[in-house]
Amino acid sequence: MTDPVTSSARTQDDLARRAQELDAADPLRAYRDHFLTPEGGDVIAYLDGNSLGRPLAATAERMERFVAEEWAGRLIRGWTDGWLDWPQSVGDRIAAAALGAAAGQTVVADSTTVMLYKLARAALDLTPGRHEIVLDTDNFPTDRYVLEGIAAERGLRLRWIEADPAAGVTDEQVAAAVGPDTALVVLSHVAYRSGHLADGAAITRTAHAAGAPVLWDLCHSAGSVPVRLDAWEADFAVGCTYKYLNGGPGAPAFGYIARRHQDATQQPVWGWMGRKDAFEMEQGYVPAPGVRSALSGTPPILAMVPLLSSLDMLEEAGIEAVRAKSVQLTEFSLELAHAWLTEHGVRVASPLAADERGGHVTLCRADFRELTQELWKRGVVPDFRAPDGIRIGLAPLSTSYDEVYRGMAVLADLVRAGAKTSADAR
Ligand SMILES: Cc1ncc(COP(=O)(O)O)c(C=O)c1O
Ligand SMILES: Nc1c(O)cccc1C(=O)C[C@H](N)C(=O)O
Repeated sequence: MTDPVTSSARTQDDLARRAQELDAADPLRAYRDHFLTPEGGDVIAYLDGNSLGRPLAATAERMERFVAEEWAGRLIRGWTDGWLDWPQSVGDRIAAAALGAAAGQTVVADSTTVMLYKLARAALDLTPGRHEIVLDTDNFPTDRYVLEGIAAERGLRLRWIEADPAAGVTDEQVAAAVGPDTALVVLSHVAYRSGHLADGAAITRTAHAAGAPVLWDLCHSAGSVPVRLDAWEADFAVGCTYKYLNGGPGAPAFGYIARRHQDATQQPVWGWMGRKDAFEMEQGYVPAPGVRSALSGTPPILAMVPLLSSLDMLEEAGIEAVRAKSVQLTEFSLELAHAWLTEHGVRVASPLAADERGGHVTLCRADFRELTQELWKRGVVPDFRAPDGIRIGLAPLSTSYDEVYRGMAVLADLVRAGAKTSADAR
């Protein structure tokens, strides 16, 4: 009979070795050194790059240079030197590096929430006389709330797809929900909870067959999973830049309006920066041509500075290489979960098939809320999503396989101790 202690120790050694082998073979490993990690910091495993990406050392330097040279040096002249174009130029770089979108369709501005509101309202211009917005019950709260608000404001109904929180929304579910009264479909490409990766091309086709546009929320895709907005013939998209795009806390959102919809739709927040010839300051709102009319007020220039460095890195690394590592990282975390956790009542709430999974993995057990506090105290930092899920967010450019191993080993220790405590209490 196999001695369980020796056998589990061997598994432990094998898995530690595998982590080291995977790191040694990782073509992106050099990028980890580009990130800023505080000297004497307490984090032994950062597993939340899908909530807030780490900062780059180049960002710290660039911010300092920007303040000293461009802000202090150029002062108001900075706007005409180039800042006024940043929403579009940075948008075009995100589009090319991460979204599969040609130039002239993406801007950076606002928060995701505000951009979602503006583009959802604009999208409704395409389907006058239709009354239903299709969305799913497990979309991120802000998406659900913004659409509730729009429905109330415009006298529309919400048609909810009942999503299984452990899986995502399928093309079949969308096909069953859309029809001649569908005004708009709003879905996340990667589900924030389970990490399920929706079939963007198929769902967009299905909505179009019913005559409805789709607005994709790309928060958990951008910079992790290649998106092909132009190839899908997507209509609208929004996403944030503080996760896999390493823009920093509160970094602005991006918004995409397909070129073919730009003249036919108008977002509702008519500020001067979205007007034609903003500095003419004339009477009456006339939208700027193209995607610029998605802007409202002064662009968040300072908050875009970090994106210049992270886009340099993503452009060099390439989104396909990022995705290849992302798949291996999630596979490895699942391998660890199956080796150490599932026998202790931990449930994997993410798809097992790599092509149905984005960049994070969610593991559930009833005591995971308390256990997350303990993990954070020990320097292992995933996040917790109610009611019982720990999300292991794996940012390919900053995360090593050994980091995943170390973090999940601490989780396994706590899970075993927790399982023992609850068994003792029975
Ligand atoms: C899918 C999704 N949509 C929207 C948001 C957030 O919107 P905001 O950047 O406005 O907070 C998040 C995360 O915060 C998200 O995961
Ligand atoms: N946007 C966040 C924030 O302002 C504070 C804390 C977390 C976040 C997040 O990004 C949450 C994240 N979008 C999620 O998927 O849960």
